[in-house]
Amino acid sequence: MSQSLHFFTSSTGSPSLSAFPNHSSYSITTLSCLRSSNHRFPVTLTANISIRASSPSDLDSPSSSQVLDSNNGRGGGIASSASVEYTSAVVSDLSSIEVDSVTATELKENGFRSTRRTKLVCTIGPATCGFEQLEALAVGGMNVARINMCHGTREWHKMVIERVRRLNEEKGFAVAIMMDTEGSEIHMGDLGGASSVKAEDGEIWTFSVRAFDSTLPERTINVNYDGFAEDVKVGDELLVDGGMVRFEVIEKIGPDVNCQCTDPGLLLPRANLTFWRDGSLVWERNAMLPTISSKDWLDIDFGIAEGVDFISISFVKSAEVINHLKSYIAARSRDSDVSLIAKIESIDSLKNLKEIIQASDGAMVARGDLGAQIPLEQVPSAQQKIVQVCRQLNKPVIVASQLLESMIEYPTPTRAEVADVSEAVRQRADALMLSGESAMGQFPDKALTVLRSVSLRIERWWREEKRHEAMELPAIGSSFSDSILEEICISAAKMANNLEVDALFVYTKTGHMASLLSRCRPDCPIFAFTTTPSVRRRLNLQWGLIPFRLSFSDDMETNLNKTFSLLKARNLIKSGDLVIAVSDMLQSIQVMNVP
Ligand SMILES: Nc1ncnc2c1ncn2[C@@H]1O[C@H](COP(=O)(O)OP(=O)(O)OP(=O)(O)O)[C@@H](O)[C@H]1O
Ligand SMILES: CC(=O)C(=O)O
Ligand SMILES: [K+]
Ligand SMILES: [Mg+2]
Repeated sequence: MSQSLHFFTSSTGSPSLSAFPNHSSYSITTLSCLRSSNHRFPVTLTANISIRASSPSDLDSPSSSQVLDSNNGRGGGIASSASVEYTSAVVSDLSSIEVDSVTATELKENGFRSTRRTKLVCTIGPATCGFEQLEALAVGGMNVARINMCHGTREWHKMVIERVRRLNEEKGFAVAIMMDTEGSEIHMGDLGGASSVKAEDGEIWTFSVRAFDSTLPERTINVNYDGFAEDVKVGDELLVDGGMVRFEVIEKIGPDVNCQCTDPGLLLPRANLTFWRDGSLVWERNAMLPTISSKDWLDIDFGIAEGVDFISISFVKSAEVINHLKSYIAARSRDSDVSLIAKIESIDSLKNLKEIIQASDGAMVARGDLGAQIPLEQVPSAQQKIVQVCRQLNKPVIVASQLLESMIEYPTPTRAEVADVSEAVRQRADALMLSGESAMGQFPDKALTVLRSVSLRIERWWREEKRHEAMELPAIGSSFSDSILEEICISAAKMANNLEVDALFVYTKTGHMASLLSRCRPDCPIFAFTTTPSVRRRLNLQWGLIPFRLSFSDDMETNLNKTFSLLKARNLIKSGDLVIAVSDMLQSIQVMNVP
């Protein structure tokens, strides 16, 4: 038995309701919103809401759905039970839907409600570049692996990319790869190979633009910016890594600048340098540095050739840089679908925030450098603003740097760090990022566990308290059909909350419709079905999405039946679960119980 509700509206007509027994309280905001939209086209919209009370008779058997899925050639193995079987190879007749085994286990063991919504990015470095170490991070919930082009060699980066790819292929994960450009900020050299050097109070250190052919003289630091000695003045304050160590400039001798340490601390290789005069950052000359340096262009070529999923651009100053890079990527590789993440870490990026985010595919609150460019006490409000703008413009946002800094050395976080992570989760950022904690810290897996458990706890608290925040989600699409998709997603998410459904299903080829649902931050998880592995990986950065790879047709009835049978065969859903389904092929919202 199937009960359907059809709405018909046109540029003049009002919606008509044909049948909706027993569910008169359903929220039907789609239609009223559509009616108030500016109709530029003579549109006839059919919104189809159907509620199925029992199973349809034509449900696919697992074998017939496998036939439907003949283009699946990948070997992503799905664990058939909760324990260690994620290492097992493909269960061939079940392989026509791909979801990572850790998520599958989580769904089976803990149910839909308790899946983690906040995504986790781990910076890969010497502490985590081994295959087993990468696998441990994936098992621990890493959604995106980040490689930072400031550090390591090209060969090293290539090796990490290959290992992550192998992990995905052999173990069924969909870990995305993000490459972070070096950018052309002023930074120190690599300390002649030392992993760190201590600067003590009162010591005199030389910062020099000279190229040293052999070993660095003692207490000498190489600086990458040729204009450095000209730009600084005696009396300036020199901040390493935004103030982790401080020096005062006491004399300039040609290319050498002698400085006295005023705040001791550890100098790390290639640490960022800023200089301050009369209490404010000297940044005019620094601003002349190109956002994308010649090395960055080579790295970007490398990233495109390696097929990375995201490129994050350091020290973005304007939307033009992003647009320029987008056209470069399009010209270079027609079918490249790399997404560009703008790192907000400079005064200019804050000034041009909206345009930059609008031009990009996502943003990162890069608090490390941001905190060296604006007073530290302004960083929290900047973070909140960036997260909010990203949400409104429907771009994923990552909160990064020093989330669990103390865990580089210690196995437990400070209370303050836990509070900071909680705040980012409470702001409903898409993703949290580990930097040194996972790249070179002593407890990368423990740090990831802290992010995971704090995320889960805060998300649950939010739902228990029913904190549906009233964030304005302005219309963002440029065409009327975009507006329809947005309104369908807003309505579907609202219905999902009101009806307390178990999951939202979205069938999306490009991933766009999934992101629109994620933007609404609904209470239930969003199962995002997409046809290509690269879209599936990129969806892994977005809040609340559980990306599945599945081939599907334009016929929603067939898609749903196929999905139900495949998911049921894996015990990922069960009869009676209530789901709401939308797709970017059909302007409809369907509400149904799994048969
Ligand atoms: N590939 C690598 N090889 C060696 N050390 C690394 C590597 N990646 C990161 N690290 C270490 O981890 C630390 C934190 O990493 P992170 O990516 O945050 O770098 P960062 O130097 O602070 O630059 P950014 O501002 O781009 O984040 C670095 O300072 C470095 O010591
Ligand atoms: C991540 C980064 O680049 C920063 O925090 O500065
Ligand atoms: K970087
Ligand atoms: Mg930075």
